[in-house]
Amino acid sequence: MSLEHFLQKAISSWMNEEGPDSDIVLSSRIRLARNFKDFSFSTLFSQEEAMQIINVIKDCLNDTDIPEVGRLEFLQMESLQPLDKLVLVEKHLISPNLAEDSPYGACLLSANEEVSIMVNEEDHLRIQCLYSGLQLNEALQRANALDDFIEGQIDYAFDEERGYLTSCPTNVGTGLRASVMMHLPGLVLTNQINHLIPAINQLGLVVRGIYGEGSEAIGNIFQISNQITLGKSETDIVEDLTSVVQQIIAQERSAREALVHTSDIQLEDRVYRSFGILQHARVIETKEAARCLSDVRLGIDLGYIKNISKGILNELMILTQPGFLQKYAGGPLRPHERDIRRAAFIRERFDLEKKDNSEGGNSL
Ligand SMILES: Nc1ncnc2c1ncn2[C@@H]1O[C@H](COP(=O)(O)OP(=O)(O)OP(=O)(O)O)[C@@H](O)[C@H]1O
Repeated sequence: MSLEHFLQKAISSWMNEEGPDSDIVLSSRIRLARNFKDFSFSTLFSQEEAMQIINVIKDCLNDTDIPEVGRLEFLQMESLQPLDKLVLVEKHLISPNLAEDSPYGACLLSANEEVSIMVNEEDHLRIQCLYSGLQLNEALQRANALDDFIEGQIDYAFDEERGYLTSCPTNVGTGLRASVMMHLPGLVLTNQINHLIPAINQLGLVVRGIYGEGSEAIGNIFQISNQITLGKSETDIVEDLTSVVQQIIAQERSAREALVHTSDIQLEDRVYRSFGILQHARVIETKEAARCLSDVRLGIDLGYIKNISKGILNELMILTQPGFLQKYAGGPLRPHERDIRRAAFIRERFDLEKKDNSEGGNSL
């Protein structure tokens, strides 16, 4: 494995749409925040301590076959080009914070990209496990296995009463954030989302955009996660979130049914207009591309559009982000140049899909 392995393809195995309810829940994520005992937190540590942390975790995990995880590839942020880091952010493998503001940061990634450990971000370790669809329990199991493996060799900062100690008090206790990425066009188009978000917040959950804290919910994709990490067990946090997510799935399904029932032709028209834009536009911005991809995804889910795989939408969602576009172009592009490249890229990708389908005897 090398850095190129992670930069070459846009989609990771957890984006394969094979998990339960993956028409609405795109992915499930568990992340655990952990810190080493006897070291200052990342906000205060010296360069020397930061390097020691990197060496300790490298010795523990690099070139090791970890149960339920396999081998991890070690990447140090300072040796990566800015564009490479941006691509890893766009693939959700590292956070924008690690890429931009963590001078002594590093990460360890599994070949299938379902496991990523960020080192020296807000906490010494951020262990992340990703799964397709609604599989928070499975993600928790894997994260726990990895956590136990590390804890068998390294002493964590832990307090009998308070649990795991973290750099930000909001993570103290379990250090767990469980989250799902949901595609909710039905709730957006029926304006129900504006009532739903405050209700979700009241349940102690947070709604964020596609790239986490501070990011926008483009393409009708919302990230929902737990706010509270203290006073509840890991299993309870995951069960509570799963049950709220199941209710949101049911509401999204009935919103879609209501839309089909009340405005079938308008909805079909919207879907096909967006499909047309994606196949023919010459200039397209990220937000418009994301909106059209969302409409086409809905069109596939509702059966308006056939013979097109949703995999291509996930792929395009990532491929059309600024980092990937520039990586493929071989260097920096101005915003307008990116919009032209993005449009060309999407057209080419749909042409390829059409060609594949016609060779297979289908037509779009
Ligand atoms: N369910 C998910 N599927 C895919 N990626 C996710 C999911 N949840 C979060 N992410 C990604 O993880 C990264 C970090 O997200 P976010 O900032 O919300 O959480 P965090 O860093 O774990 O929490 P904190 O706010 O406590 O630092 C973002 O890049 C986001 O895209």
